[in-house]
Amino acid sequence: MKLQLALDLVDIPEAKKVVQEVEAYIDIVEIGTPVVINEGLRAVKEIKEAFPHLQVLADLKVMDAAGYEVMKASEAGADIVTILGAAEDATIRGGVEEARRLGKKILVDMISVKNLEERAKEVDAMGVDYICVHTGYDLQAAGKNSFEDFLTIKRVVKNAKTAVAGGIKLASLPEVVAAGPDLVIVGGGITGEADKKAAAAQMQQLIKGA
Ligand SMILES: O=C(CO)[C@H](O)[C@H](O)COP(=O)(O)O
Repeated sequence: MKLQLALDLVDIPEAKKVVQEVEAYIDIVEIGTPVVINEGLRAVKEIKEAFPHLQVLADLKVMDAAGYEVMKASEAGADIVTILGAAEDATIRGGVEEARRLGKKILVDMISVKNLEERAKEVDAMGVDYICVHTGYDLQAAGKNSFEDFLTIKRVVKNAKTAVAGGIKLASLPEVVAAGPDLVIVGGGITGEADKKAAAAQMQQLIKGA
């Protein structure tokens, strides 16, 4: 089980500072969608250059032209690129093909997918590396989380690794870990803490002890 730190509300210097604090406890750094919007793929490039030992995920949430966008993120140094599960099959297949060519990985984000079980099976058959359930900020604000959705994909996904994201905090982590994801994605549960290092260390302990 791996821990991914999601960076959403930072600029590049702040991102570097946070990663420096917690790098010993995480496996993957996510350059979040808002960071890419604000800073471009330069954020991916600078973080990969500064922390080459960590995997970097570019959270582009690709919806079309995945071959091209996976190529551009890969050129910037991304190891993993996200594509939306709601995208066309041709888009997901194009992204997977490009990722294979470049030795990169695809994480499919199932945010807003209504027919989760059926779509997860379809996406799983397309050769993606990770399938991730994700409660976005707008539904987190309405009190939702990803736990039930995770149990659904855990049951039906046979090939890809499974991942879970959306509002995971130290208090909710034991329940998440017990459900057995391959990847746990945490943003505010680390970046929103006064002592980020302690939060990441405790999370790593729970994850690696599982
Ligand atoms: O992709 C995202 C938002 O669209 C976030 O990176 C993801 O939800 C993890 O952050 P948090 O733990 O703060 O919810």
